[in-house]
Amino acid sequence: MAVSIALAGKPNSGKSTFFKATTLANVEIANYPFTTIDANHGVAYIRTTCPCVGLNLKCGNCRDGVRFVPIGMIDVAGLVPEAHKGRGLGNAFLDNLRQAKAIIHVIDASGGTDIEGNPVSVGSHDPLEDIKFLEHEITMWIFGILKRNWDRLSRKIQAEGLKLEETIAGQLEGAGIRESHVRTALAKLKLPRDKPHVWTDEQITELSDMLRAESKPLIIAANKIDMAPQQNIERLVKAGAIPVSAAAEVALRLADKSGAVKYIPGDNDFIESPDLSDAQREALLKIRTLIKKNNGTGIQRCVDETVFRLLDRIIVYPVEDENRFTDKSGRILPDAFLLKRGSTPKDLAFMVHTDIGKGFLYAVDARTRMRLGDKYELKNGDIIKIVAVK
Ligand SMILES: Nc1nc2c(ncn2[C@@H]2O[C@H](COP(=O)(O)OP(=O)(O)OP(=O)(O)O)[C@@H](O)[C@H]2O)c(=O)[nH]1
Repeated sequence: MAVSIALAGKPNSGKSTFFKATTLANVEIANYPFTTIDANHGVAYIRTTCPCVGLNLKCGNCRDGVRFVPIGMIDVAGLVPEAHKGRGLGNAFLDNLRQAKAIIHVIDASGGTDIEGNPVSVGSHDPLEDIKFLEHEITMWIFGILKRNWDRLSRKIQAEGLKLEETIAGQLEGAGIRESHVRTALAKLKLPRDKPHVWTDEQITELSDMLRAESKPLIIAANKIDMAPQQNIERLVKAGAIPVSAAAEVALRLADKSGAVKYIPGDNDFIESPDLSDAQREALLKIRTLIKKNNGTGIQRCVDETVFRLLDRIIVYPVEDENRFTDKSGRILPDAFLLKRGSTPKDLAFMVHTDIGKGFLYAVDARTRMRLGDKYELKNGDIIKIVAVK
């Protein structure tokens, strides 16, 4: 999978429900801490307008012109404060972070669970307290790895002239931190580069925090808005959170699957089937009111914002026949690839296949039939024909 996102948060915040909403996989959902014992891996989808719409084609790979492009979703074990010290299921959680490019932090906006995830009466816990603790846990985890060999490493850097960035990145490789992250973080901090052995714990914590922010960008999903006090939602939105009802999204996706409604994930409305019971209609009315007010359940928005905004990815469609926008067997716009903004046609060629990357000659913009220069920066929605030696 090109990109994987981790769902994190304290127990009972609704991660498993969120996971089910994005993947419709069957995970256990229950109202007590640690329902999720092991990490769940699934496939979720980002939403975009299918390029077949603008071309007046029917590609067969989208739903009414809405295209869904797969990404990996990791539902990680419940996390409690001080998990980095090995309490609770902390280490299992932290291991999973390695695989993720970004994090969706699911918090219980209703305030109906305490800081450790135990159910309490709605509104009695302040969900804003939950925001900081996850960042702190990840920072302290990075700090722990860095500190483990710091004395030896910092002396080596000074005595043997090891490169600072390279050495720190090497130590944190297992956390998914690369040299480019270290370079950016160090540039922002005023640490005495030539004397890493005198850096204080406070300074190393600051560096760890910067590395966390660089390598694991995070958005906050304020879940359970269907039962949250309005003032909680407002305060959380002010703090940058996206209001979400994972339960509403699960209900809509299941109803769509069963044919009770037609619902396209990310929409702020749905079409009811004519033969529903009164009870079903009533339940759906509640959901409709909620998603009208909030412009959707928020689930799709979280996934899309993580990939497009946080990770700055674009979607590009490779084709073999630039006149008909098809692959060899005539399928229209069969594939969608996620790439980092700034990628070139050659990067795309390597993603399609190593051999195509190695044999890359040039690329053609299928819309304009123009040959693209080697340095061309791919744009979101580009349809590209790659010409390579056989
Ligand atoms: N009202 C409401 N309840 C929700 C929503 N999402 C989850 N819940 C409920 O919150 C409880 C916990 O949900 P889970 O998805 O199991 O939470 P979790 O974070 O995965 O919990 P652990 O597995 O213990 O880490 C369950 O009773 C869910 O039904 C929501 O959007 N609205």
